[in-house]
Amino acid sequence: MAGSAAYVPRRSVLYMPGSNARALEKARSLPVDGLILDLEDAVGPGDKVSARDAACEAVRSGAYGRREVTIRVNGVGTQWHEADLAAAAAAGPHGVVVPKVGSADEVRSLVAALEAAGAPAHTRLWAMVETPEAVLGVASLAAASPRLAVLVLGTNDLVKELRARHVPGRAPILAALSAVVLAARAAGVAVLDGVYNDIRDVEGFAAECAQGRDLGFDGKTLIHPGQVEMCNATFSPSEAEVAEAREVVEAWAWEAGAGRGVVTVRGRMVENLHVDMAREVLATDAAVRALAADG
Ligand SMILES: CC(C)(COP(=O)(O)OP(=O)(O)OC[C@H]1O[C@@H](n2cnc3c(N)ncnc32)[C@H](O)[C@@H]1OP(=O)(O)O)[C@@H](O)C(=O)NCCC(=O)NCCSC(=O)C[C@H](O)C(=O)O
Ligand SMILES: [Mg+2]
Repeated sequence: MAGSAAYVPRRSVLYMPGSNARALEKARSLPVDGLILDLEDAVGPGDKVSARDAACEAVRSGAYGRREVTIRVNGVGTQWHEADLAAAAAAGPHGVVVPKVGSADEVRSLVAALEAAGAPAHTRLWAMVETPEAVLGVASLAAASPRLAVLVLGTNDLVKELRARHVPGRAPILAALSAVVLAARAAGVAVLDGVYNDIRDVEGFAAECAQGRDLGFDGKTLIHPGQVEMCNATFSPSEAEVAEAREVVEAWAWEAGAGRGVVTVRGRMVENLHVDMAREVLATDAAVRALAADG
């Protein structure tokens, strides 16, 4: 949901292999808020260079309307990283997503590399948090550069590195998820939840979307078009939330006129901060409706 700054919708951010021409084409009409054109794990070694060219061409096409378009490069230290980063910077997407970012120093050197490659100002760094080292240092990592815009959880890599398991409810990684949300909020950057791997398990996916929303994530990363609708709905204010927010704002206006600093609405205490939250729900709802009209 929105923060206090202008609302940038990132409810649903869909990965697709940069090597999959059909997916790149299809994404032009999907109601997602963002796209990650992947050059890393979803692309085999033999396709790395052609996927890089296709992803950069897709960014340059300008064919994705209101959606934020990003490129996920191969990680620091791989044979493809430097050429990926230079090509992505030149194409000028909204974000360059870097996997397995480990520390604040690494954030600063990635930003320096983007700047050296001439990336336009709108091209921000999106850092993936998916290693124990990154989670342990996430507060300083998140605050390392004003060019860092988004933290993205990589829950597959994190589970692997922890030697944990994927279980319903995600107990093994809950502490890490919360640490990353805390760091993002403290630094004023956005934060996206990881992917749900079973594209047929609608119930499990719905539960994980709701959990991510309740933990404070701005949205969730996705792997399949069939996950978009549920994700958008979960990370948008519901009708009941909007109705309640209206009631709070109206009651406050009425009671504050009578000079009160605290009131009750349906038996619940309402103070200034609750009114701020209610106004934010209404602003997000208006923004989401405008997006729906935009396609
Ligand atoms: C998971 C998939 C391989 C499934 O592919 P497929 O079996 O082909 O799906 P469907 O037949 O159901 O596809 C139906 C139509 O939808 C299009 N499609 C499918 N996926 C996408 C997509 N991601 N974006 C856009 N369009 C998509 C198909 O082309 C079909 O279209 P049509 O021909 O018109 O019917 C596949 O979904 C897939 O490749 N998903 C993305 C995988 C990916 O990018 N993985 C990397 C990121 S996940 C990760 O690693 C996160 C992190 O690092 C971590 O550690 O957790
Ligand atoms: Mg990963």
